[in-house]
Amino acid sequence: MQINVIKIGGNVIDVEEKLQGFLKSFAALEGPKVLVHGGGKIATRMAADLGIETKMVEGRRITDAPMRDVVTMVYGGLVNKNIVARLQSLGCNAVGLTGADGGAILSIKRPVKTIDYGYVGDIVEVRSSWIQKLLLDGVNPVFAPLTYSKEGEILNTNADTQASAVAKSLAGEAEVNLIYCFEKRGVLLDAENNDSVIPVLNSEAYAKYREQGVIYAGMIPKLDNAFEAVRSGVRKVIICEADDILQAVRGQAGTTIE
Ligand SMILES: Nc1ncnc2c1ncn2[C@@H]1O[C@H](COP(=O)(O)OP(=O)(O)O)[C@@H](O)[C@H]1O
Ligand SMILES: CC(=O)N[C@@H](CCC(=O)OP(=O)(O)O)C(=O)O
Repeated sequence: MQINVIKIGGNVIDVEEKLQGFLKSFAALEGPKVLVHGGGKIATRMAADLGIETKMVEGRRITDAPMRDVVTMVYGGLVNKNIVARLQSLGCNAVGLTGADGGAILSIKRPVKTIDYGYVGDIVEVRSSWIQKLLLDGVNPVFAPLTYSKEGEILNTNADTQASAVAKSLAGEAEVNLIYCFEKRGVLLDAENNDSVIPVLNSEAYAKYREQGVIYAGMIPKLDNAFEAVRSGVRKVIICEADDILQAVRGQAGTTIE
């Protein structure tokens, strides 16, 4: 079995036409597929509307109890159900889940070292056998970036990390492609120039570009997750623009991670 695990980021979800373009191309992708979505931008806005300030440390949200309630509502409710309804109307049989549903993704609350991240989960185990069963039934799981702990907490988990964990867990049994979709055409030599896509990126070049400041901010944790997936047996890892999935799986768009 070949499985595509796709991650879509908050900058695309936030823009109506971009989201629709992405969902059309996701729906058109043949074969079993899993979607993991983010939505950080929307959570930040909703929190601000409620008078709750957002604090990020190294790209991770400090999730105290009020923020946990916001992300649960925004990721598990608003964003997830909106995506599922649209996929259904595009003829794609999607089921919206958090990592707590079906015990799909177990995590532990991140231990407090110098920083207390609050209700943030580090993934311990993915119940890939259940995800595979859904896929065999023709159902496409759509995961919100939320996981659960043995203690019964709902925990906020970075969507890039969750997509990588899901892809790695399925890689034991199937040929898995992991595709990170965002608003740019791939990893770029100049982040402001969409015509500067780096077609193939290996870890040596990554280290060099990072040092030179060519790759920075949110692209660093994304690429760390991407290389980790490659090392763990995921067959192909690609970073591409949201509506380029079909070309990207054929190697005709985006950046392939080696
Ligand atoms: N070399 C690069 N090529 C493309 N984007 C880059 C690069 N370096 C940094 N970035 C930044 O990384 C961002 C993507 O990371 P992030 O915002 O976390 O994505 P998402 O929310 O979609 O997961 C881009 O919007 C861009 O600003
Ligand atoms: C722990 C943590 O930081 N979780 C992320 C989950 C959402 C996410 O990853 O969304 P994007 O992909 O749109 O950035 C957050 O709350 O921002």
